[in-house]
Amino acid sequence: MDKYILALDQGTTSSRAIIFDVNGDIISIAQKEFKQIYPHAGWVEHDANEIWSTQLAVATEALAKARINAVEINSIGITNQRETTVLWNKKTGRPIYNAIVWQDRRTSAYCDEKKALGLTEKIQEKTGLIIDSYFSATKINWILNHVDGARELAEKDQLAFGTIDSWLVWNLTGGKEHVTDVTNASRTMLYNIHTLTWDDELLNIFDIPRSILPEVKSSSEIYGETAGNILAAKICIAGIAGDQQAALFGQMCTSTGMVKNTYGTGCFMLMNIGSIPKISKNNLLTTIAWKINNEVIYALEGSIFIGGAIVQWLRDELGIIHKSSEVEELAMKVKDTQGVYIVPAFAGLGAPYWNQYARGTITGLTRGANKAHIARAALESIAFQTMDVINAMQSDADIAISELRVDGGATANNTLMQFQADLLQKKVIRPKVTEVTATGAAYLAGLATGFWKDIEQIKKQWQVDQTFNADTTIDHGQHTKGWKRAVKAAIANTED
Ligand SMILES: Nc1ncnc2c1ncn2[C@@H]1O[C@H](COP(=O)(O)OP(=O)(O)O)[C@@H](O)[C@H]1O
Ligand SMILES: O=P(O)(O)OC[C@H](O)CO
Repeated sequence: MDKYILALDQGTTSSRAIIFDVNGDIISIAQKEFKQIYPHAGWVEHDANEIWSTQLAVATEALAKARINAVEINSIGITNQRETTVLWNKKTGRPIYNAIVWQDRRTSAYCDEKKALGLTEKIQEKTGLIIDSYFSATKINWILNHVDGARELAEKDQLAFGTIDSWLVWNLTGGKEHVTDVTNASRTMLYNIHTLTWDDELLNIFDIPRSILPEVKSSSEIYGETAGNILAAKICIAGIAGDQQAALFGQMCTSTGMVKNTYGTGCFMLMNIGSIPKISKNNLLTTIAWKINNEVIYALEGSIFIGGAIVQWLRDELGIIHKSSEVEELAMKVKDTQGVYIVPAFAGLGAPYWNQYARGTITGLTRGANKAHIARAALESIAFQTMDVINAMQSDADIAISELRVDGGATANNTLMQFQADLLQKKVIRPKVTEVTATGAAYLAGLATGFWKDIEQIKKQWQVDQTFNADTTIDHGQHTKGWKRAVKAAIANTED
């Protein structure tokens, strides 16, 4: 009897496994952090073997915690940190280099060369993306050019590239399947989001052989089954989506114009724009939201590289809090930031600025500024970055967004959520189940196998926890001007 769905949520800092029942309720969760590797300033790597071993360990642990036998699992849904790039030897199954993480900036200069060649428009037109080291293409190129023997392996058809979903499917199926889904493919800068094919011209531009690429499938279908020795039962893998797209689906933003923002390490705002891939005029990305039953839905996306991570920075580098949750109490000790602004451009700035070289900046310090002002400014920086993205999104979509569905670790912070609502003058809505990324992956798998009948059935499972209504008497106009000046300063830091 298959009563449950197992969602594998492979994130930037941890691997998680969550088991859901047919009501969309969580039965058990297991989570393991893994090593972040920083070989040089601006470089970020993961050990792909550790990604796999932690993911397998948490899947096993989640089953054990719930006292569920693997045969009771209907199917597996996979969701993953996107863009992160793994190249592995198909014969041995071993990665030829660490995974290069989405945050890694080592290919910034190479991206500048491509921009200087005037390729920006062409690439945006085909892929919906802005040339940036964030995406997989330049990371693949770097590995091919820097790892001895990589190109020879590719010539012998022994090399595979994958985003993390591909890497997990490869391992789960015992090396049988080399696949990805459209949402992950759309983050590589090699995939044409109109024709839904790998694009030869882009492969040529980034000097990447076609032979290493995975086969691209929809987000909800049976891709293969787990090898017998993996989870003690053969379970079909039936859903794949990048984590932000999975969250859009888990938030049930299934109608055009609906928007969600995930406040995790970074913040990622996505708007469902329906079946026509509109290209942004305001430096947002156009990306594939999902493909189900041959219907492709697109999204506009604003990617903010540092969101909740600024709170980790307060904790780990400044030491002014001991736990992330303490930031709220500290920030509430003061009624405003006294003119202090933090622009957390630790990894450059993403949308809508796209400056690879901007760096973190604090402005407006006075003799009276203390750690509470810094904590408050850190939280506000998350909301201000979100404001910049939502303004760009409204302008692109030509609609006024009335509400924002939110999820992710930092949404536990009521002070931040209320400030966000006041700043945007919009409703901010937090659902009961905030694990919407894993929920989205579970839904995609369960829809493919008939565990759930259709989207209408699962829509009923989404429930509100709290709505933060905007205080309409607050005017943050002056405050916003201060933020804009601080962003200018963060960007000016990079100019000669
Ligand atoms: N109370 C809080 N206020 C603000 N940020 C928080 C709070 N609790 C956790 N966070 C932040 O949320 C992030 C973790 O959220 P999560 O959704 O698990 O992220 P990810 O999936 O990117 O690893 C961390 O960056 C952490 O600093
Ligand atoms: O792992 P997360 O949740 O921080 O998400 C990372 C994004 O997928 C990067 O594009």
